[in-house]
This record gives sequence, C-alpha cells and structure tokens, in this order.
Amino acid sequence: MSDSAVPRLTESAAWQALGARAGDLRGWRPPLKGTQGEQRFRRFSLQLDGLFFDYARQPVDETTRDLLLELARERRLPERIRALFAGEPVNATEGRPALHTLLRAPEGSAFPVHGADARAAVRTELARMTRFVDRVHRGLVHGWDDRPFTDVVNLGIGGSELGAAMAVQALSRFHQREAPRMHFASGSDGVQLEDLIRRLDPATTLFIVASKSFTTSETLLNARAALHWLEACAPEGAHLARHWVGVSANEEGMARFGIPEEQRFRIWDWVGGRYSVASAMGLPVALAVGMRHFQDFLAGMHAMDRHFEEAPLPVNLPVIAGLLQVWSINFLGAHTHCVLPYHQRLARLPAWLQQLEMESLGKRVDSGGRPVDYHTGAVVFGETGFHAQHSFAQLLFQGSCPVAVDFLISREDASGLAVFHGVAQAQALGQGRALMTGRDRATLAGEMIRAGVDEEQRQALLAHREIPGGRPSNTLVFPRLDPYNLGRLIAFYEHRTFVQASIWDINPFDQWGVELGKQLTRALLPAVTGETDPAADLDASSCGLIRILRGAD
Ligand SMILES: O=P(O)(O)OC[C@H]1O[C@](O)(CO)[C@@H](O)[C@@H]1O
Repeated sequence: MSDSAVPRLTESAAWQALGARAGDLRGWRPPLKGTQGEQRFRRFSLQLDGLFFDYARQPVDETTRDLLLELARERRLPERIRALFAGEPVNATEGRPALHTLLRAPEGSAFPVHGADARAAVRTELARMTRFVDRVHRGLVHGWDDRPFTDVVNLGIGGSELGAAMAVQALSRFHQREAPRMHFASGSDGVQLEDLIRRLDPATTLFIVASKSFTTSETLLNARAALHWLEACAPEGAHLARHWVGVSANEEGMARFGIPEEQRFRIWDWVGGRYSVASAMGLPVALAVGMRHFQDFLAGMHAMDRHFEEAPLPVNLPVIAGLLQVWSINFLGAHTHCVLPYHQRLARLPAWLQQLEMESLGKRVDSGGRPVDYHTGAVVFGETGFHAQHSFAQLLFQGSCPVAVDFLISREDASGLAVFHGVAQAQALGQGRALMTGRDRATLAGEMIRAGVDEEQRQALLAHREIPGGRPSNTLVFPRLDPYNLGRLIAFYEHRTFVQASIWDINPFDQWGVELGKQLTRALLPAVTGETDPAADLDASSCGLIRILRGAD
C-alpha cells in the first residue's frame, strides 16, 4: 500500500508527541509493587485464551500507549491489516499479495476477495500432503529396495528450512512412532550433508528439495551431492526417483531435477519464504508429527490470524507488541532485540525469528522509495534463556547498549522430570525482575558490610557491582508447547513484524538486499577454485584473499 496521502512518519503529530515523551520515560522504572503495581500489571498485560503477554516492565504509561495507538491509526494500520487479509498486493515491489494467512484458513472461513483460486490450490496441496504423509507413515512410499523410509533429509535454506527445523524440534514430544527421523542440511560447505550421509542408509533415505525458486545455489548443491551419494550407493538400475520430493513454486525446476510428478508439492509466489511453514514447506513437520497435529498447528496460526484481524487495536496482541517494538527501537534507542525462550525445544526460535524480522524489516526506503530518517528493524539475537544466563546475559545487565528483551515461558514444565519442576520459569521471572530492579549501591554496601568487606575495598568495588536496573522486557507465557500454541506463537511474531513494517511504511515481504551477494558469489567462484584468473576489475582485497585461499601467497 503506497502511502502518499499520509504525512511522513517523523512529521506526524503522534510521532512528535512520542518523541517528547521519551525523554521522561527513558530509564523510568514503572511502579510494580503494592496496589499500584497490581493495577499496572492488569492494565499493561493482555490475554488471549491462555496466552499471556505482560508488558508492565516496559517504560510505557497510559499516555504513551494512547499515543502509540494514535500513531497506528495515523499510519492506517487497520486499513493495512484489512489489505493484508483481503489479498491486496501488499508486497508492492513484487506486485503480489502476501497470503500466508490463507494457508491456515480452515474450510468454510471467509476467503480473501482476491484469493478464490489460491484457496482451491491450497486445499489441493494440503490434501496431497495428507495422502503423502499417511503413505510414508504406513510404509507405502519406499526406496529402491522396497524398505520403508527411515530418514528424511530436508535440503533447503532460509525460509525453506528455518520454520520447519524450528517446528520439528519444538514438537519433538509429538513425533509419531511411525514417522521417519527428520534431518536438515543446507550449508554451502557440505559439512551437514557429509555428517549425515556417513550414518544414514541410502536405501531408506528420502530427500526433500525445498526451494521456492528452485534456483538457490546452496540447496541445489546439497541436492546434487545427495544424488551423487545415492547413485554411488544404489545397485545398477535402482529406481532413485522415489527418493525425491520437491517443494517449490518452480514446477519446471522440480521436473528437470527428476522429481516424480506425484512427489512435487507446490507453493506459490504469494507466500514469502519466511512466512511459508504452513505450506508444503512444512512437510518435515507434517511427516514428523502427523497430519492431525499439523492441522492443530495450522489452527493455532489461524486463531492468531483471526485475533489480529478482528481484535480492537488496544487489546490486539501483535498490534500492542509491534507498537512496543517501535517505541523501544525509535524512541528508547534499543536497536538490539534479544529473545530468550526458557524451553529447550524452542532452541531454534531465535534463528527463525532472526530471519523473519531482519529479512522483513531490514529496509532503508519507504513504500515510495524515499530513504527513511528513522530506524527500521532491530538486530535480533537470542538463545535458550538458561544458556544465555551463563553466556551473554552479562551485557543485558551491565552493558552500555540498550537491548529489548522478550522472555518466552511455558506454563507447563518442558520436561516430565520432577526435579526440574518450575526451575526454568523461576529463572525467567528472576531475570526479568533483575533487569528491571537492578541492585543499587546502598543495598550492595549493606551486603558488603555484613560480609566484612572493608571501606577501601567497598569503595573500589561498588561501581563494578552496581546493576543499574530500569531495563525493560516483555514476557509471553504460553500454556504448553504443543502444535496449536506453537502455531499461535509463529503467527504472533509474523503479525508483530507486519505491524512494525506498517508504522515504518516499508515492505516486509521483499528481500532485494540478499541478491547482490548471490550474484557476486557466482562471479567469484571460478577464480576461487582456480578455473580462471580473477577478473581484471576485481578489487585488491578480493584479489589478495583469492591468492591466499589458492595458496599462491
Ligand atoms: O526457497 P528459496 O527460493 O530456495 O530461497 C531460500 C531463501 O533465500 C532467500 O531468498 C534469501 O537468500 C530467502 O528469502 C529465502 O527464504
């Protein structure tokens, strides 16, 4: 949606009022104790069917929240949400809609104005997936020696890997007994594939080539290498085509690679790679957990879609969360965002979120092509919370750059081992509390006196031991890590991303920036491998490094 009718963001009234407000609220510690604290907790948190979002630890008051909501209306967020669901070409630079919400819309729900054909295609592919998963589980799809497949290797990268890899791991408790083991290989150095083929049985290994474009070099390299492995291992005349499944919008590419028609699954140009896990790109998930759970996964996403489309802005989870992102990035100067799931099965969530947010929001011009004069997107990083506590959390507490933190906590214990009961949850709460309250000098001095530390040493240490506090965080509590709730989490983050893009008036569905590096790789490869000399116009640094890599220096 081009926004020529809307004033430039930084000139808007709400933006300027927020700017004026930020000075007072930066570093502010909201009242979190007593009646005031309780009221705050109620007013600055949202609930949606067991999903609980607490933002009371953000330096935001009611006036600020109202201004953020006003900003959302000024930037026509409701109209943009409608346009997204209506299938309008919201991906303007590629002239397409972004219909990922259609992938998880159940039979009978209203479909977007522009989505009737798309809807039928989605249904067809889902039905084909269902048949395929069922046949694999029943051992009816098999390799060259007629034994059922024991292992599946997904060959795809970025959006054609991260969502599925994250979900397969997140849902490991739901893996079916009859499901083959799931693996992922994507690197351009071949290490992941090499490590896999060392231990897999080629006769019972199925490969999924997952690539929307079917031109991505890492994926095609891995596919070629896997094919060589199968050819080298299989007996003369073995039927190798059975070992291949394709997921792509490039039918011809899949056919050219030799993937049999019945094992080619389609996605469409209107699904962005990083938004595609609900399509056949989620086949590894469906194979692992079975179609019934995969349907629950879709239902969870759909529930969040409905909420995002229908809930009024002030009680809309992705809207409030997205506006808080804007507040922290543009007004509080937190350009780094840390996500800490306190659940080992969500270990890949930070990597998935990194692509979702950084590929979507890493844009420097607005919808009209004008350079933006405000920050867009944050640097996203993260790790399972308990591991982060023993590695990088120090910087969150005492470092000099502000970081916005998201805690993710499951109400149900992640494991069934009684010894661990409540520990991860307590740790997450402790970290959030410590970030906000910190530890002041008077408290520290008292502690040191009681511990017998002398005056001189106390003075020398106080500044080092002080923890300033006032560092904000959000906490998202979900009932348990199951397909439905994982679906809700995924859609929550997708829509939170869309909200930020809408405020900043940037396109979250394209990724032109990654193309240049790909082109240059193609141009440099012959020189790196020694087939040709470096091009005459190549820069001195590249030439020097090529010489070193070739062992010529
Ligand atoms: O599915 P494809 O076409 O192989 O692309 C893989 C990934 O590569 C990217 O284009 C970035 O290089 C992502 O946007 C995408 O998810």
